[in-house]
Amino acid sequence: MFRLFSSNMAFFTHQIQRSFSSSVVRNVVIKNVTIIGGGQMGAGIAQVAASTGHSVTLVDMTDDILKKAMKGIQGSLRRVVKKKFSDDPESGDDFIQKVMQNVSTTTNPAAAVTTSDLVVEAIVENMKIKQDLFGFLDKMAPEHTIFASNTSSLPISDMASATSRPDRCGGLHFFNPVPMMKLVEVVATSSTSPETSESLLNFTKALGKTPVCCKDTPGFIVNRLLVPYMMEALRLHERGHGSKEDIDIAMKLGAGYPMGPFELSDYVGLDTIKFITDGWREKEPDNPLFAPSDLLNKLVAEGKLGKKSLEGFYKYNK
Ligand SMILES: CCCCCCC[C@H](O)CC(=O)SCCNC(=O)CCNC(=O)[C@H](O)C(C)(C)COP(=O)([O-])OP(=O)([O-])OC[C@H]1O[C@@H](n2cnc3c(N)ncnc32)[C@H](O)[C@@H]1OP(=O)([O-])[O-]
Ligand SMILES: NC(=O)c1ccc[n+]([C@@H]2O[C@H](COP(=O)([O-])OP(=O)(O)OC[C@H]3O[C@@H](n4cnc5c(N)ncnc54)[C@H](O)[C@@H]3O)[C@@H](O)[C@H]2O)c1
Repeated sequence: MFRLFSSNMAFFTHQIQRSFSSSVVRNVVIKNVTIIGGGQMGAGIAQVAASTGHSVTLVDMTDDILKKAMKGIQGSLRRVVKKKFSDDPESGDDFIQKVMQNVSTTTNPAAAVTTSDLVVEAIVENMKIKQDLFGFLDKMAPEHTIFASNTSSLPISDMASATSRPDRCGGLHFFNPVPMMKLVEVVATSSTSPETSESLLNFTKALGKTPVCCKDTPGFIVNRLLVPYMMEALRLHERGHGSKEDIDIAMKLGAGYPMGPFELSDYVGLDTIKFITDGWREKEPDNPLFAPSDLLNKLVAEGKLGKKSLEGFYKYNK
């Protein structure tokens, strides 16, 4: 999966760095950020980090995916500058150019982490794949590098256990769309050091976000409350007690949510929702909150994953 062929050089560089570094790692000022996964979340995190002056390396499996991610970042930046520089479009163009210059891309994660202060993973919601990634990168990254996961639902401590640096692992849970959503949940496990938590809190503030501190419990704060609500909306519809359109309208106009649960499900990605609920059901098989939804399973099996595949509960134009 990874390009191991060029990792020897990276590993060698890393060993030299390691032999010179202090064994006690203090508060890390984060400047160089590596983001693994250039999907909707990784691209959004890269955009916000680059917009706030960080040097960002975005990693994914193919150049095509990375090209698409860069195009997405540029499109989103255009929306941002339209508002921010409404009176001065030229400065807006300059801003976009500067931000884009702060982002480089690669399909080689080993090389990407050798100068990184922070690695944020935003790959598929699968523990084994995330553990393999963290275990592999642990051998390549400098000693001071902090590893963070953007997972929606998986224990950070299980990912940290795949590394030799559990004190320098934590959660940075961003919300979709990252450029618009102000919150970041900063997750500390029982092994996360106070210095790591402080570095992560300072980083989220440097991004212009508002952090909240969370324990490493299922769903942290937001998803612990959001997932049961979203699944109950699905079941309400499956029982024939409301059309998806009516449920969406009801929650927007009656509860003040910006999107109804079906619109939000399509926005998040139905595969991600299935990964989350399947995982939680495995851990708590008798909890009715996580009971499976036939409709969700059917749509995912058909490759209807929501907005990203142009069809989910609703259809979308390109
Ligand atoms: C069952 C399990 C489920 C659990 C799932 C968990 C998932 C996960 O772990 C947690 C989450 O993220 S949970 C999910 C959490 N997320 C939510 O809950 C999201 C809920 N939805 C919302 O908050 C709003 O619908 C949006 C902000 C998305 C769009 O706003 P709107 O008013 O409906 O539509 P608008 O008029 O088009 O846009 C308004 C302004 O926003 C701007 N803009 C938009 N996207 C942009 C981008 N990518 N870039 C830049 N800019 C962007 C746009 O340009 C415009 O600017 P203007 O200058 O004002 O014209
Ligand atoms: N979608 C959301 O609303 C949302 C919100 C918050 C958190 N999250 C979490 O963020 C993570 C990513 O979600 P997403 O919606 O961006 O997914 P996505 O499917 O849009 O993107 C995932 C990207 O990771 C890449 N990838 C997969 N395995 C990889 C590997 N081993 N190395 C490099 N790249 C790899 C894929 O090619 C893809 O581009 C998941 O853990 C998810 O639970 C999602």
